[in-house]
Amino acid sequence: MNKGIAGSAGYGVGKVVIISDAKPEYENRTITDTDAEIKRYDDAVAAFTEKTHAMAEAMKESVGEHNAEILEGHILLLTDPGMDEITKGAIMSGTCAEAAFESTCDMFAGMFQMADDELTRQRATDIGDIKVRMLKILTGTPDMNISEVPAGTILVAEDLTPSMTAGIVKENVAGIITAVGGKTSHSAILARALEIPAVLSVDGIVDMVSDGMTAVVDGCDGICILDPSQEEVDEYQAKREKYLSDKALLEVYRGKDTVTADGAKVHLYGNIGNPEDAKQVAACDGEGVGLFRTEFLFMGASELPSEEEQFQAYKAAAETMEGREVIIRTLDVGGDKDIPYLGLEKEDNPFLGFRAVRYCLQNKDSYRVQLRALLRASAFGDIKIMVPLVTCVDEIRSVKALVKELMAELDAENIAYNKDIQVGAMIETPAASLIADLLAKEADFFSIGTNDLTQYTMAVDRGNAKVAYLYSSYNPAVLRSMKNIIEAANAAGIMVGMCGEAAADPLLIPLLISFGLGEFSVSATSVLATRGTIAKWSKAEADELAAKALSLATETEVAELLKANAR
Ligand SMILES: C=C(OP(=O)(O)O)C(=O)O
Repeated sequence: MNKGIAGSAGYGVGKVVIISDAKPEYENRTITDTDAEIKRYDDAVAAFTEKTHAMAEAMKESVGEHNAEILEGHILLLTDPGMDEITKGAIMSGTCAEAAFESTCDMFAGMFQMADDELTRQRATDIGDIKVRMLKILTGTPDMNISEVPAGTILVAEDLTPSMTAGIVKENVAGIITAVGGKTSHSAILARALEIPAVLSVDGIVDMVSDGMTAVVDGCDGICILDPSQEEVDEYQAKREKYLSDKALLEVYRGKDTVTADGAKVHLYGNIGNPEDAKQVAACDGEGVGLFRTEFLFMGASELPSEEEQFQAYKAAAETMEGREVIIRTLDVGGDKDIPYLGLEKEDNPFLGFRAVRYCLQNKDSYRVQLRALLRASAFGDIKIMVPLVTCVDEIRSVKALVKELMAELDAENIAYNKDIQVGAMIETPAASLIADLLAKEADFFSIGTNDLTQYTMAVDRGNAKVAYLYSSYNPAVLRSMKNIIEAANAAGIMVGMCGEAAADPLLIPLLISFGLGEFSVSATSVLATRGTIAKWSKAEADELAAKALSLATETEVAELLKANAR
């Protein structure tokens, strides 16, 4: 069994076909007729552009317009004035088009590779793809055709480039395994769009397999099994069938409103960690973003992201959601989330220490940068600002005052933003829960962070296995806390959502309906399943179950009751 990154969910069993898109050989000649060589290069760029447009057009149907844009992006990269100028400069000094272009690509790829964020590093893979395709055009080498692989193929490659993916006939490909690539790599995005199970970053995979070998791809757990036993094949075939039939059943909920069995509408959003994830939320039919964990932007960098970098990221998420709500949480640093360049001191009790809004309000210069970026991005969609780890009214007042100050600043600079932008509180501490009625007068909305609410309510470190038996949102204390928060928000007439894991728990959903939760924010892949569970409960049925659950004294009793009533 080999472990990699779960790039695209699902299970596949099939026969390996190794894909290697090698760079064509060419002779590095010295050029005397440089004008003719430049024309040859320009003709190759034109041919590349035409071919790529055609591939993107063909891909639109299989992977959707958004994802097909990845290939269109290759044209932009190739025709970038910098790239063009450097290549032509080398040709003018007598280097042949192939060598000139290859060295330009290597230089750009090297630069992108050094970036701290995965999105920019991804460009190095894109440049590699462009390089091989352009060299093939320049040398007259035919394109590799993976559209002809037989049904039941497991594609194995060092990396699956966007142009290779364009040729995939999805009915024939049972799975994909690559040696490189992460969750947000283009190969992962395209595999998900094609709904082909994929495991990425399996070190040395190409050398471990041979054509025709049987392989299992488990894209849910990020595992692949080479030369599996008959038992393993049967096990994974069964998993595959169950996965596909469950998925097919959920498809009836796609494009539908999220409503309870008696027709009450709630919002169903997705959680994201970067702007790219928003595309997955949209593709999975999420109705908005209920939690953008911005700390990932900070964690993936080597210094504080600038206002412009943050603005671009927030704007991209807002634009992807096309006017639907995008709730962006300000930096939730500390606790288990370390950002080395911030130089936070080691604390004995980091979860109870200098973190989240506490840190931000004492580091106003960097908080101002984030809030300004959020305000500017609010001109491009329905962005809402969410403040993490609120424990007292002062904190939400201070953030609102800061936002007001920044609005005046932007007014003076004539920069557009949403003047009615909402500032909400993440409710994840017992203190916030106990004063939910007071906070509801100050915050424009609530979102319950049950991951932390459970940890703080039960005084149990969410990462400590020894006390994990206490870490459950079925505990009567946590249930009462959730009910209190939701009721306080509803009494004050503000929206109340939930963005912790509990929002997607099918056993808990009836209780949340009964308490009056207005918005569920879950991982993109849980959207349809959550909509399906919500549709199975009427308010009256949910109330009956909630009354029973709230009368119970222990977590075990609650868990048993909820399991016995699962739908
Ligand atoms: C969603 C939450 O935040 P985190 O990013 O800490 O999981 C939560 O605490 O429920």
